[in-house]
Amino acid sequence: MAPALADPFNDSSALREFVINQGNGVKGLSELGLKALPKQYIQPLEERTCMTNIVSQGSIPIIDMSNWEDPQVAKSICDAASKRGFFQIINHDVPIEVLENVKDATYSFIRLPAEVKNKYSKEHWSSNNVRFGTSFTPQAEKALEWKDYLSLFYVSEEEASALWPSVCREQVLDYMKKSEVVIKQLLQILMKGLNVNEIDETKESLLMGSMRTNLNYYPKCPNPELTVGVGRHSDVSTLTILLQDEIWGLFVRENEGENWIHVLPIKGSLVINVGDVLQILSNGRYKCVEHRVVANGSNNRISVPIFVNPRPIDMIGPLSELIASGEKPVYKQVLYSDYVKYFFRKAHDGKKTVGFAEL
Ligand SMILES: COc1cc(/C=C/C(=O)SCCNC(=O)CCNC(=O)[C@H](O)C(C)(C)COP(=O)(O)OP(=O)(O)OC[C@H]2O[C@@H](n3cnc4c(N)ncnc43)[C@H](O)[C@@H]2OP(=O)(O)O)ccc1O
Ligand SMILES: O=C(O)CCC(=O)C(=O)O
Ligand SMILES: [Fe+2]
Repeated sequence: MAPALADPFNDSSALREFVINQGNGVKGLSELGLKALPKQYIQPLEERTCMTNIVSQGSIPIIDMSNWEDPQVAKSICDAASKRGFFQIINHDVPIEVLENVKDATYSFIRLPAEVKNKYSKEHWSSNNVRFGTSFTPQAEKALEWKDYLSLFYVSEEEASALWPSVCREQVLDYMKKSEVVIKQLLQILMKGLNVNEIDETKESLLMGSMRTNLNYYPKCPNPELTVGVGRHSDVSTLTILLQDEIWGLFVRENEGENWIHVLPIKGSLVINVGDVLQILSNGRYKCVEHRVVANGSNNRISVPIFVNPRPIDMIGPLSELIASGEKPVYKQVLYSDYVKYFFRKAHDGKKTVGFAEL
């Protein structure tokens, strides 16, 4: 009898060597045409998406930004941020070509040979400002996640020219730059909703002093029901602006319950979500909400979030205006970079990161 073929990745170190050390990522695994998901990606039952917990008719609010100064639009945005934590915007000022270009550029980067992408990995690149990686934090995770990504922290045009991969640099810079207008509109509305009517330079820097753009790639997966694209988490940003392609995959927790709402892909729209920082600054008024991405057995998927953040050196805590008006603080002041390091050093565990700042 012929010996059974050994599972090429039965040995965990062989899988890590191929996926992480050689930079093949889950794209490389997907292209091997494996019949079954390697065991290292099998998530515990409670982390897999149970389709019975999907709200079939549910959706997050869709807000038309063409009259963004209209008080009704402002009300919809503040309501969505305080009740749902997620909404989509249409008729915003970011041109459709800019969005299409950044999606194409994501594929241009992802299709580079593994050894070229691997130059940008944590092990091979001198700075954390550019990072090619896979899963979320593989050194801390019991089960890996089915995602590869490139993460680009913006410092300056000069640094981007010197350090960012040339196949996607201009498109990502353009996407970030063109999104700034809508980011400022949203922050102005959200601050007004807290009776903070003036955004001076210091406040602007606290709300949006740094930005990080990720290019996420979720290739077709064998046994998608056993794993996740991204596990349950909330973002450690002020706001996240997310561009998704036409492939479904993003789910948002409904009202802190057991049910999940699917975020319908709408061409030209942007998904907006409140991050942990805005929940903390607003003393809990605006809600960051758990979300996750399922793996897909039929299609590859990409998404391009811009994380709008304070600067690493900023202290974050409830805004002084809220405390001066008599609110009892729910959060203490913490250094933003300590907060982010805490997030990156543990596996995705839902909304628990905000606990780091709770009083
Ligand atoms: C990847 O999958 C994800 C990502 C996300 C992301 C959601 C967000 O909200 S991103 C926005 C985060 N905010 C910022 O980046 C802005 C502020 N930046 C900083 O404070 C710092 O640049 C820093 C990120 C804290 C890094 O500072 P540094 O002094 O260089 O600290 P280190 O000790 O070197 O790094 C700490 C720890 O984090 C890991 N790490 C750093 N950058 C990244 C990155 N881009 N992606 C993944 N991990 C990163 C680093 O390796 C260190 O870990 P060790 O284990 O090596 O100690 C949401 C969902 C996802 O699935
Ligand atoms: O891919 C998506 O739709 C969402 C990804 C996400 O939540 C993240 O990168 O923080
Ligand atoms: Fe996220």
